[in-house]
Amino acid sequence: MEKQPRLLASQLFLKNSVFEVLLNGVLLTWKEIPDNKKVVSGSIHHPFKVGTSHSVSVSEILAVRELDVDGGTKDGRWQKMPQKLTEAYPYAFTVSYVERARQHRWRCSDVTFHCSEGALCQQWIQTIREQLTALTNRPKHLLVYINPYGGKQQGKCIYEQKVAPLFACASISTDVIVTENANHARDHLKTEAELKKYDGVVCVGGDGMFSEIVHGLVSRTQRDNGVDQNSLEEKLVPCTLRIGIIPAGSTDCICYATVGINDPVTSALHVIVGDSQPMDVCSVHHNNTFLRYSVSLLGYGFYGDVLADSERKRWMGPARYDFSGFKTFLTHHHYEGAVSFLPATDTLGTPRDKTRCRAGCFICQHDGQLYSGDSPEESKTAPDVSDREYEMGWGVVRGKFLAINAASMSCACPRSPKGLSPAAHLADGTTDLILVRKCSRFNFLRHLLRHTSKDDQFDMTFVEVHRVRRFRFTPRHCQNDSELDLRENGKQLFSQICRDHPACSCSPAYSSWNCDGEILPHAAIEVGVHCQLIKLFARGIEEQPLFEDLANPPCAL
Ligand SMILES: Nc1ncnc2c1ncn2[C@@H]1O[C@H](COP(=O)(O)OP(=O)(O)OP(=O)(O)O)[C@@H](O)[C@H]1O
Ligand SMILES: CCCCCCCCCCCCC/C=C/[C@@H](O)[C@H](CO)NC(=O)CCCCC
Ligand SMILES: [Ca+2]
Repeated sequence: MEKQPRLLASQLFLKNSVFEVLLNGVLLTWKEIPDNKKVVSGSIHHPFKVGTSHSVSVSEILAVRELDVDGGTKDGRWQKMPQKLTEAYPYAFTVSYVERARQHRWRCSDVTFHCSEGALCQQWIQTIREQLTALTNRPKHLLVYINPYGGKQQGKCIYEQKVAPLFACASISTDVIVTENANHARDHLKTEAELKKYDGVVCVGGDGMFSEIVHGLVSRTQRDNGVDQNSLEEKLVPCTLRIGIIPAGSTDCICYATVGINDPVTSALHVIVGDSQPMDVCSVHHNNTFLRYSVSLLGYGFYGDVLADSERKRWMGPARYDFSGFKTFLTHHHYEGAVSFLPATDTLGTPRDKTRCRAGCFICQHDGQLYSGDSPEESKTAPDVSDREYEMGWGVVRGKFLAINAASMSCACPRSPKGLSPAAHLADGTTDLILVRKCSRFNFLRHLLRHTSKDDQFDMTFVEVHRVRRFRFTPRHCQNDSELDLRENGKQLFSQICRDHPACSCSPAYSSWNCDGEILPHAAIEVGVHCQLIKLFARGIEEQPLFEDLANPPCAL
């Protein structure tokens, strides 16, 4: 039989007042009580007033600890107590819990309750601990990888100063590895790490570091289960360990789009409370050979060129993207090819509806599948591809493109708080394929600027967007296996093509694919989405209280 949580109710002392404190297995509530109702002895007199009530969900309590009579906690933390209070209430305990601050930030708050009897104090501590132990989704032992060179090179310092003390407070033990080179974390996870020992893997770094963890964990899981990653037809086995991201990178788009902010303390608290957010993963293939996984952006043309240029400027830190972004915008290269895609006709949402993927997302809870229950009528319509060329349900678009982007999630980040595809879902088994055809520099600038305002970046004649389960890209001059050799002889090819094709305005024949911030070696790729292949220590972006939205209207450009 399931054990009922113990109910506890006492009058305890807090900040010069007596409070009715209640613990019921779900909530810890404390409410100031009027003088005439007080039954505790030795209360300090104060004017009659009824204070407001405070509630904390037990699932958001981080820890409880005993406070020493002489003013320190038993774990060595020092707290100042007025002498009068220590005499009348020599026993006390402190509860640390999650408090929500502005713009999706979470903070750790403490409340200290004082008791006149030691037995009562112990009963409170023990009961809260029992209820925390009953929360089986919380991690106890974590494997942590720190990239000391990500972002502004603050990873180690961020972990030691902001995260490790919180993990210790929540009694989470850790094995910490500071990476010594690129792919250290990926290879350790793939081959060596004793995964059975852990309840999750945490990375301290940016999107590139997260990508290493995804590659390590997904590859290891497929190998352990005898699944061939090369075949797009294979159903990949989901990873059981959850991944936590402590943001310390340049873009931090995975963290931003799953938590709502790139803040290390907020992310650490989501790990501690044991949140779980499933996420789609795309696998990228060339000639039936697996190349890489992607969880955020697969971008050819503009974002590929930005990345290729920015990689040579790593020394600039996060500012390299602004520099290379500006430079790439000025070069205004376009690329010719064919994009074939399998539209996700049976899904609930569309890339241009007003729904947003938020904590507890209805669409992701149903794996993006159509659901017989009530749902908004507008979101039931399939993408408008009826005028496209069809072959076994596949659509084909040929032409000259400034950018071909596939966003498996919104890709919201500090540069673009609504992201590349604002209505994309974290866990619906689809990716939003955005095709930006060749247009004037001015129009492309308008399109880019709309990523930073409320205006719809898809509402432009040269942009189309499709929600898809699979897609392929074939560059115009692609020669299959010899493509790579041709790319290596880039200069020769470039002049050859310009001679063969004078209308090309001297754009190079090929761009590169930006795969979550890594450059892919092939231009011709095939991509499939694997629904909910991984899980993060996150819950999706929580809806903001209305007053906060009104106080901070989004900036309009
Ligand atoms: N010890 C190391 N030395 C050099 N490179 C490393 C090391 N550890 C990890 N890396 C690599 O550094 C690259 C960038 O790291 P990370 O993602 O943390 O930061 P970033 O690139 O600044 O941020 P973002 O990916 O958000 O733009 C990753 O691709 C990772 O493989
Ligand atoms: C002229 C003003 C124009 C303003 C336009 C802003 C548009 C911003 C959209 C941002 C999309 C970010 C997508 C995230 C991609 C990540 O997987 C990847 C790895 O971190 N980051 C980049 O490639 C870094 C890519 C950085 C691009 C600028
Ligand atoms: Ca998705």
